[in-house]
Amino acid sequence: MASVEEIRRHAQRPAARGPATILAIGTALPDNCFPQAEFPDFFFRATKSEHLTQLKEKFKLICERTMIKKRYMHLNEKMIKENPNIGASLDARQDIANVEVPKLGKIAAVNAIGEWGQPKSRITHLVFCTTTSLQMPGADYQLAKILGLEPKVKRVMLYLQGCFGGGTALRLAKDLAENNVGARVLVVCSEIITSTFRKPSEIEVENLVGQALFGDGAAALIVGSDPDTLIERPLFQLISADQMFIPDSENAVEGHVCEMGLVINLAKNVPNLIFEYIDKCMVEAFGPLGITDWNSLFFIVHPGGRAILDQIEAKLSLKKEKLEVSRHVLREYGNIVSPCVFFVMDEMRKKSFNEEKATTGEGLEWGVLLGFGPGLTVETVVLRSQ
Ligand SMILES: CC(=O)CC(=O)SCCNC(=O)CCNC(=O)[C@H](O)C(C)(C)COP(=O)(O)OP(=O)(O)OC[C@H]1O[C@@H](n2cnc3c(N)ncnc32)[C@H](O)[C@@H]1OP(=O)(O)O
Repeated sequence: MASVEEIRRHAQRPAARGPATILAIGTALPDNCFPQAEFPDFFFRATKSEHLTQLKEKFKLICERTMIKKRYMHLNEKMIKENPNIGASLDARQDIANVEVPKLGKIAAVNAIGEWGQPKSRITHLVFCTTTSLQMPGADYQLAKILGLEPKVKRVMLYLQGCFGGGTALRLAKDLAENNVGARVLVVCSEIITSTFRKPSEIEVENLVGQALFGDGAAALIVGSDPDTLIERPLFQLISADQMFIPDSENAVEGHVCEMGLVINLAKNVPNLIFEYIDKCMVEAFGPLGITDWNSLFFIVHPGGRAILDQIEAKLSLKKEKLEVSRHVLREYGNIVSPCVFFVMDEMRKKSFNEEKATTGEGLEWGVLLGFGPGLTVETVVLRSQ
């Protein structure tokens, strides 16, 4: 009989040599696009709330202040007309999300695998993250099936992480890639925010902020260590990944799955809480590298809302251009929850390429990915651009 050590040696891969590296990025959006300027009319008309004129004026103001230009959503007016109860039925909205979340994730995954250029049979692990589809087997299984991944692909499903989920998925992919030689991890974050859609109400004004911010989208990455540079193109190395929660802030971003859907409460002080703690996260992440000049870094920041980006910029004394890519993603897509940071990453490497910068991170070597969400939780990933 083989010894335990021999079985372990056979069953468990040894650690890789180099740091985990992002080897490809793919994104996907639903076809249906809402210009933000037209969204208040759509929202109040579709929910038969036109009589709430003052509330609509407030919603218009919030929409304007977001600085969002447009958002993509699977839900459209025709679907609401055909199913007028949609904003009140969790069943109807979960039925949509459970199908559309893996479907949109698949498009992003196909785009990432296409860029990577390797057969999908080389994918050893799948990390799937969603806040908006809840089912068993989960969206990880659905995706593995529709994408045609190997049945033995090792899956991890991350549910209900909210907007920091992209950072969490990346942290997990880093550990998987670095501890299993030859591993290629497919990370997919996909959100169809239909379950948060519900009627405006004068006694629940904070709901309006979410209705003005959130959009649908999916992103996928291939992560692996020790890339073969003859056939793989490294984009960003993952040097370290940390998570922390801001003490006593669990009421700031809350989500509850209940009969009226996924109800997300956003407190007014979210931007201020992030303002108070962001430098602590940065000092902890970059202390070991001896980096203290934040303007020497590139920034891939979750654009949770315009005020959050304003507060980070102020607290870290960043030059205007540092958060421009995050602001661009907020303007073009809104807050698309877990994949949002990867839209920023994708935009950054494309912009760097188009502007003929020396690296994928605006010509700089070091950068940071920051994700925020319920907890308040902050994910801080130190990146080295290639
Ligand atoms: C889901 C996840 O897991 C992770 C996430 O990303 S969660 C999303 C995190 N994002 C946020 O929390 C939003 C951050 N906030 C913002 O970006 C901005 O405050 C905003 C765009 C919403 C508004 O911009 P602003 O410059 O603050 O405009 P301001 O004029 O002060 O506010 C407009 C109105 O909205 C109200 N408002 C703003 N935030 C509010 C909130 N969280 N709840 C209720 N009302 C709010 C204000 O009180 C104001 O109404 P009154 O004039 O009646 O007082």
